[in-house]
Amino acid sequence: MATARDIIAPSRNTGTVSYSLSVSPTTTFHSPPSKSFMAGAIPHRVVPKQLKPFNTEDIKILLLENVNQTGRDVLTAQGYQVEFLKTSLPEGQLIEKIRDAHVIGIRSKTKLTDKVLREAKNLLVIGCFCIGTNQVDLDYAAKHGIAVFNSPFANSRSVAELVIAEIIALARQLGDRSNELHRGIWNKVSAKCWEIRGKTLGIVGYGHIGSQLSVLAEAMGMSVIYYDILTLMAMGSAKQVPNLDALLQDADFVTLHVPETPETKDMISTKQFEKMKTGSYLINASRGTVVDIPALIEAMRSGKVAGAALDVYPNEPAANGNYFNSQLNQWGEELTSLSNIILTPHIGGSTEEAQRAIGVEVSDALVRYINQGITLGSVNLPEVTMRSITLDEPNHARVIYIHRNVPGVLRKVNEILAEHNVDKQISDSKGDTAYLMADISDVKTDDIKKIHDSLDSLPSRIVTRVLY
Ligand SMILES: NC(=O)c1ccc[n+]([C@@H]2O[C@H](COP(=O)([O-])OP(=O)(O)OC[C@H]3O[C@@H](n4cnc5c(N)ncnc54)[C@H](O)[C@@H]3O)[C@@H](O)[C@H]2O)c1
Ligand SMILES: O=C(O)CC[C@@H](O)C(=O)O
Repeated sequence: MATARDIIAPSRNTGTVSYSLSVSPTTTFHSPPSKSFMAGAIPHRVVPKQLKPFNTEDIKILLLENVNQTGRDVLTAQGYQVEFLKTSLPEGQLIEKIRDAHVIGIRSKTKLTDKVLREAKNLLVIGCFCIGTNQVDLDYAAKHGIAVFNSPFANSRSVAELVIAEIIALARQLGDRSNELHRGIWNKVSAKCWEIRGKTLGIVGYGHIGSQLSVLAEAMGMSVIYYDILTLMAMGSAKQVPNLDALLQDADFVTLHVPETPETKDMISTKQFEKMKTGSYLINASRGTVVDIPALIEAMRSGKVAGAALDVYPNEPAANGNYFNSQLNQWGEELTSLSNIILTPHIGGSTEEAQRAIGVEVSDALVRYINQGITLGSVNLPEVTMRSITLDEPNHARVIYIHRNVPGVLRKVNEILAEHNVDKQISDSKGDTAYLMADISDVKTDDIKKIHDSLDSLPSRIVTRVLY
């Protein structure tokens, strides 16, 4: 028989399922990453109660792409079932595996398209253990009540440092000299090798990475100009330029730090190479679609571009191995045959520091969402938080109602909640999707089920969860 500590949890396709809450394998509350978050959300010395939507061992998590051990530790400490794979999965296998999962954790390679997500009937939340979220159909996810979290800046410094290394390496043709010596060839040259002091760095996209890079580049004596669609405060003595052409004509080094969007596709192509200074350099550690690679090959062959560093490609392999060839990208062999081009396998954010920090940050966000419904930091749902239900508030329940953003829903929800004491309630919307959270006191098991079923039967419903 159900007890007052039972949980009513949603099943996306079958409606209500009841789970008995066993003693949690851990009583530890995972602290959110920053103190300021804790200070805002939890009053001093009040112990938050750990809400659970399921028996913790019922939560199935699929982690792909070698998510860092720190992240796995946070999730397994909660008692969730965690399946861990080192690689991404091809679409067919992904669809098979995602059917069971309540949570999926990925990095940049796993494509969560609408076709894949349509099969993910139990999926509550997606964790992107990286910055980019272009690999996920965010709109489909939001419309189906699937929250998406990422780590917006934990690897920014790592990318900025890699780019600094590449600027010097290109200016000094380090890759070529090193490759030659590996083949036994001594080739001591200074022609067309430069200091970077006094040169101009043009940063396209002055966000987390671009602005970090700006500071590092100035510290090494470079002048920095940047172009961004937003007007942004300059770091140090950097100067914003009004458009991309202005940047291209003045920069000795052009480095790209924009997201993958329809506007940034082939942002650097033949016309842009023509505008660049003869003998300048291009660096792309953003996304592979931003540079038209055949146009780059042409610009390098003609001598317009003296060197390039690419960390990202339109098609990237799902796993490590001998895959970077013309079958993957048709220009593969032409690219690898060029001089003074540094090709790296999407390692901009691949440092121990970044991956450890990302592991903790994203896993903490997943735990907060699963256990408490908090959407702070979500990239596709409205950000909603409320102070935690505490241990001295027994028989409280948290109602989460993700619904279509249409008129009249709050009236209906409040009619359902009206018989109860709503301690606190918050609602927000983003596009077509709205998120309501309400804490109710003095509820009994029957009440919880009734509330859940009533909300779940409203036509506006996307997902209903009641956490207790
Ligand atoms: N190589 C790697 O391993 C690696 C690691 C982290 C991030 N990235 C990539 O780098 C990108 C940038 O990361 P970030 O953290 O600095 O992102 P960010 O969101 O902080 O900054 C991106 C900036 O680009 C600007 N922008 C957007 N569209 C633009 C356009 N059409 N023209 C000019 N500016 C435009 C934005 O206004 C913003 O200021 C990410 O989207 C991700 O794809 C790659
Ligand atoms: O670790 C990855 O796979 C992605 C790294 C980077 O492109 C990001 O978006 O953070």
